[in-house]
Amino acid sequence: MSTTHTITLNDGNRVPWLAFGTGTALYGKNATDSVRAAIDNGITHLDGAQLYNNEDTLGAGIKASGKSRSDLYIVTKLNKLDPGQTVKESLAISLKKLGVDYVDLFLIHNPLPAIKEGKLKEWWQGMEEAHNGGLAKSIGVSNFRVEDLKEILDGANVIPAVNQIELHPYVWKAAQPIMNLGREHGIVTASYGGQTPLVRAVGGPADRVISTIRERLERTRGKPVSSSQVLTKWILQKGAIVVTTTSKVSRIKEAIDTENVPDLTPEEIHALEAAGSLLHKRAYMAEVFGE
Ligand SMILES: NC(=O)C1=CN([C@@H]2O[C@H](COP(=O)(O)OP(=O)(O)OC[C@H]3O[C@@H](n4cnc5c(N)ncnc54)[C@H](OP(=O)(O)O)[C@@H]3O)[C@@H](O)[C@H]2O)C=CC1
Ligand SMILES: O=CCc1c[nH]c2ccccc12
Repeated sequence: MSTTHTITLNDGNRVPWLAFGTGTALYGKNATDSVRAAIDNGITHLDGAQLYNNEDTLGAGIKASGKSRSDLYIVTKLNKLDPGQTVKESLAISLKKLGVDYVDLFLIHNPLPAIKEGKLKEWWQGMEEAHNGGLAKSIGVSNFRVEDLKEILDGANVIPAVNQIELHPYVWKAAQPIMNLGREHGIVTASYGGQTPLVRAVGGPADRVISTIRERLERTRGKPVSSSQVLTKWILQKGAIVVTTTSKVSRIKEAIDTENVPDLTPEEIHALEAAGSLLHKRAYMAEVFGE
């Protein structure tokens, strides 16, 4: 069983809604077996990054899967530039490690390294050059705040296609300004850290709401629905890409199966967001968001 639903970007390219991440649990580790298992079990979208220090083993997992390049959606992210290095040169090194001649999506991982050098606009121009040169089918950003996005939109020839940010009920309120600005420009949100209420903030105010929604969905579906699927479905109903990861094949299957879970009602969505707004908990990138 593979994912079927796709999300269309502002450049017309289509993205499988569910990505398998190679940061966090696989950060700095050999990702080959995990990536191979993800692909074997129906994942076609792989989320990598230069920072994760495992693009080579991500590439090995892709190769081991035997899938043709056009059946996969591969993402990597720019970490930093060496003195005098261009974005295109940096991406070329990633492509070599990944064993591919283009990525589907290339993101600036974090605005801070460029801001520290006063070069955010310049980095975005470099991203545009990589895109125009055919090294990346789509380009975007990650962990961009309102001020960062506004800065690159001013003078951009290519509007970012994606902003990858942390998204779950405990950052929902804080994410509104950047998601609203993104929506005005057709920028799709990609979410990471979506399971935070279940794994990093257990006992929080959303627990009871998640549990009530899970029970209702399970009754409606007549088949098991997990709390994890409730959170994933909520993200999906927000129109966002879901980037997750797991060491367990059962959770890969469960994540893919979220496509078959009935929709949350508007009242359930409101209840989840209202409960989420009672606690602010960010799991990643405090250095950017300062909360
Ligand atoms: N752009 C950025 O700055 C960032 C990007 N990312 C990307 O997103 C990916 C996913 O991020 P991550 O925060 O890990 O995603 P999630 O919030 O989806 O968490 C996934 C983790 O939660 C565990 N888990 C999932 N469901 C449950 C459950 N029901 N009970 C207990 N544990 C559970 C999994 O462990 P198990 O193995 O046991 O299933 C896994 O380690 C990263 O690998 C990376 O690619 C992440 C952070 C920052
Ligand atoms: O892309 C994710 C970057 C990140 C931020 N914090 C951590 C912690 C562990 C692995 C990756 C990351």
